[in-house]
Amino acid sequence: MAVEQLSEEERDSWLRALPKWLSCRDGAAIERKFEFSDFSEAFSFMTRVAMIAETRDHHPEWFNVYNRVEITLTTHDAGGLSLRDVKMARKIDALLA
Ligand SMILES: C[C@H](O)[C@H](O)[C@H]1CNC2=NC(N)=NC(=O)C2=N1
Repeated sequence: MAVEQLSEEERDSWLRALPKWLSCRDGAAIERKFEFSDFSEAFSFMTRVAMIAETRDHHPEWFNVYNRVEITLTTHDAGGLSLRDVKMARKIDALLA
């Protein structure tokens, strides 16, 4: 599916509204690190993220060790950051609000 990459200006302006997400991979992705009280909390969060990912057909790159989860969002079909990543980041943030 063709998805538009965000321009630098669009990216900067969207990221201002997502202060917990950091730009990485030369602007092609965003990442956020999470820490939970234990593995059960971390994995429960990951399960909820996985359900959102399936619903949206947009999947995170992630890493988990015990109570830590690191999520990187990028749009493979666009070869960089797209609005799909921004929307996904918002959904993930809302899980913890
Ligand atoms: C065929 C399927 O719709 C695509 O491969 C979807 C699946 N999940 C995806 N996830 C992410 N992060 N980027 C994509 O481009 C993407 N594409």
